[in-house]
Amino acid sequence: MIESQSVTDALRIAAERRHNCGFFFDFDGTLSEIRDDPSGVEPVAGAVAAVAEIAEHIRTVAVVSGRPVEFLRKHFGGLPVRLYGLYGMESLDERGTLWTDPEVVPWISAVADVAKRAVTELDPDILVEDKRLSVALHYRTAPHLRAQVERWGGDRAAEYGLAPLPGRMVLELKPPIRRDKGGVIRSATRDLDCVWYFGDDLGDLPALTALADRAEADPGFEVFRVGVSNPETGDQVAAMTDVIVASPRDLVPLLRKAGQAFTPSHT
Ligand SMILES: O=P(O)(O)OC[C@H]1O[C@H](O[C@H]2O[C@H](CO)[C@@H](O)[C@H](O)[C@H]2O)[C@H](O)[C@@H](O)[C@@H]1O
Repeated sequence: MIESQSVTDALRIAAERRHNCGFFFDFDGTLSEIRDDPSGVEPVAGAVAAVAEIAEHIRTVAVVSGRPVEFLRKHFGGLPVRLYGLYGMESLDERGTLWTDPEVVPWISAVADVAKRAVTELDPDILVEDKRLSVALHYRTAPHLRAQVERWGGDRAAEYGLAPLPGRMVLELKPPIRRDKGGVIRSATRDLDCVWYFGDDLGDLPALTALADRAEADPGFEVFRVGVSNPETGDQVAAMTDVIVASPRDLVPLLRKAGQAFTPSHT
């Protein structure tokens, strides 16, 4: 458990402002350990319970992920937690209303085509994750194939008009619409005056940037950013966070502490 004055101070402020505070979580590499096979990934032990406890006491809790909402719902469905999937191309609010950005619909057939071609044209060691509104080309188990993924992905992006999005040992191809975690954070935090963000990956940078911009423009806005350490994203994420935890497992004690700090007997 990280013990630092900045965490203690930020928790105290969040507890004071809990009725106007939001906690936003990335999923892979933050609430779950990185695994070779994305389909078998589960949140780390204790993470969902800790998130649920926090959600009982503060205004907004959300998971903001590159995963589809359908995947996130398996773990967080039924909790008062908003789910933003596919970098904000779809979302599920606390009442269970599913929204898909209508701008992505015309791109579904292009994504399906690219996903099908990826399976036949790329080396079989590259794992193709078809997420319907985007496709992820994973080279985690075959890092030497990164150049092939980047070349093929770049060519298909140009051919179909899709946008390439690099991540941890993965290249995603998605519709070229203006949706990313930064846009999610800008709109979901508009009415909040206290926000915590937890992330580990390149896809989290727009969210961290949006929060830095808001903090600069609004001195009354309290932001606290927690990074999860990894050897793959260099120092870009670390440079934009206030504290770093060593792994998703090490995040759980901090989340439990937050849950305790928010319970009324504590505040
Ligand atoms: O925004 P996130 O919740 O972090 O999702 C980003 C991508 O995460 C997944 O890929 C990553 O995790 C996999 C499972 O541990 C790992 O095998 C892969 O190398 C990582 O890049 C997911 O599969 C993608 O669809 C998400 O976009």
